[in-house]
Amino acid sequence: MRFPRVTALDRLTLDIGPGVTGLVGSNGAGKSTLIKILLGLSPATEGRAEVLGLDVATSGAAIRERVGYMPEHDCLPPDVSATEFVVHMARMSGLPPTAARERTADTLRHVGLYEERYRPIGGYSTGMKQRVKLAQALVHDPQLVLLDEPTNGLDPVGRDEMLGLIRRIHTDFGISVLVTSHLLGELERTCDHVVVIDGGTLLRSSATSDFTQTTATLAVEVTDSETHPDGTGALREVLTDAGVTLIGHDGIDTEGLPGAGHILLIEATGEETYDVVRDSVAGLGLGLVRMEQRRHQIAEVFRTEQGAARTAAVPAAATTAGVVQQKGSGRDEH
Ligand SMILES: Nc1ncnc2c1ncn2[C@@H]1O[C@H](COP(=O)(O)OP(=O)(O)OP(=O)(O)O)[C@@H](O)[C@H]1O
Repeated sequence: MRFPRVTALDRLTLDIGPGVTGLVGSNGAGKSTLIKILLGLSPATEGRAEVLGLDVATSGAAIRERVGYMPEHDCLPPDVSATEFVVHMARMSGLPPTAARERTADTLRHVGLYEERYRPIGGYSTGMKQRVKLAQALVHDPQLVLLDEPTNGLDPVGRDEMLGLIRRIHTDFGISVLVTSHLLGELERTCDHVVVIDGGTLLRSSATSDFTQTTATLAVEVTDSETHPDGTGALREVLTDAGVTLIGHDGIDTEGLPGAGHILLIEATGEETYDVVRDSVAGLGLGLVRMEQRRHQIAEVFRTEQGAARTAAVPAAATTAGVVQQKGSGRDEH
């Protein structure tokens, strides 16, 4: 997709299956542009795309009948109530009057709007407005919803509630979801699959579990005994002899783990690592307090993969917050 001064999407090839998929990228990465192409609202300069088996270039209206869309920006009329607005949107989607009213009541209840739904939208909080936007995307019972930055402007509690609602769209109703965010971290609990784009190109598309499971680390904590007053030290020696890789031998990165210092971090290469740890602890006659798998957060994995060069180019605050790097921020934004 080329605009006069910028190529918003550049040879992006990907396939998105059913379930909940996160589309992650910094501001200007091309997320909204992709959604508008998929809705058949904005024709791509080159290339092709299909949604639910329908060609976006020729079947835009048919796609929009089957798909719900929650736009990023505030687009709600301030002087009507949520009920009036969502009924109107249901009617626009072709539902008869009675069905539109029933579906509206159900959907608004589902997104957590109750008595407030009779008040004008202009007086709503950001969280309530986001819920109305979500409700209008769901009211006609679509097969798929495209949600553009649904957590924008929400505080942490509102964000968690919205993410919970999004997850339930799929688990309760079987509706597939494509949800965009510039925060990689917030999608890992919500999405089955994550697609990362940057500057209009595809960086990665994989199952959320692939992001988090490939680099498992085991945290092991043992007791001391009379024979081994430093149980941790004794275990470290035995494990090293057994060929197990210990992470950060001296300056161990045990940040955030309770009892740090008495915990060994071990690289788990497979099932056998667990057996070696168990047998070593038993062999030394120590008590095993814990052996737990630390799943890496996807932001962490992603940062490692992207390497130092790109990380160095962004302010530290942006990376520690799990924000995908702001590579595109130097370009003109609309
Ligand atoms: N109608 C347009 N005319 C010109 N340039 C555009 C237009 N729409 C988008 N762009 C440009 O295309 C690029 C991608 O924009 P897009 O809105 O898709 O990004 P995004 O990932 O959704 O980011 P954001 O979350 O900030 O909206 C940006 O550089 C943007 O300035």
